[in-house]
Amino acid sequence: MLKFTKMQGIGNDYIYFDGIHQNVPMNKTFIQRISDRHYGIGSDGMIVILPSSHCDFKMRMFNLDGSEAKMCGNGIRCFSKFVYDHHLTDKTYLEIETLGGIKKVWLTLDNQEVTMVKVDMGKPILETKDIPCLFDKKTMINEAIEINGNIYHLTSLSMGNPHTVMFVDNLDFDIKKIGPFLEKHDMFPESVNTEFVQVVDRQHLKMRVWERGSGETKACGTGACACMYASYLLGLCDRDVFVDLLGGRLHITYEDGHIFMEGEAKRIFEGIINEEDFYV
Ligand SMILES: N[C@H](CCC[C@H](N)C(=O)O)C(=O)O
Repeated sequence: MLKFTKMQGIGNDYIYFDGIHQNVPMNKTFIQRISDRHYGIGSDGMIVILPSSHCDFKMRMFNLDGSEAKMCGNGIRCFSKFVYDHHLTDKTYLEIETLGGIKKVWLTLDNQEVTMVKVDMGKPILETKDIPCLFDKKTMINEAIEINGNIYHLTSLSMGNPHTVMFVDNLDFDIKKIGPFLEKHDMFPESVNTEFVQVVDRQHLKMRVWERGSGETKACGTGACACMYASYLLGLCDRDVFVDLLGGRLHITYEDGHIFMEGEAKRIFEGIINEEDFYV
């Protein structure tokens, strides 16, 4: 039997397992089945809490298609709430090991309950070779790219995971017509998360996201950071903005070369599953 907690960060929902005290399967079959919204628990994917040799904890994150990502912004906020709520720590400052590097996290408590979490998301990575993005220039900043007969202006960067950002006048369109194409495009050898951002004013962005391995989600923390930095690079916003996503709002700031993200983290329900039920 496996205990789990379903949690969400502004609607970006994952299934969280304590992988310190139980042996959590991390294979595609299991992840796809438990993430399925009809045949499983239902989520955007799975996140596992693990011990770390040099940090407080280690986070591993998997999209609903079973692919593993190096970093997850909404996920690390809920991860941090999980470890506090489950008494795996009593610290309100944590360092979390991720495949995208060590992330510093600050918890805000209200009546001993974690409500908000701030994360140092690190430095945005612009070099195309490091995103990775196959492109004939060192960076891809507002470059005109032809896709399926249409020209899109893309700004690509990594926040530990790959993102490409497109500016739009309004967000009311079918992103399924563009997201999957970019997700599979040869230009992104490790695929890509695609964000569509509308600049409301210099302190306010609105966005939608087509996530690598999960499709459109209600929110993407690393994606919100990518949108903020792309907008800042193009002189379209200040260093301190609010980003509104389908599932809620994030506070994103750019200080000393690092991007900081602050937002809520919420538990939805706890449960126990019989692992065997998800292999049939
Ligand atoms: N939803 C996550 C991002 C998941 C990224 C994942 N789709 C990938 O990079 O493969 C977030 O809040 O940052």
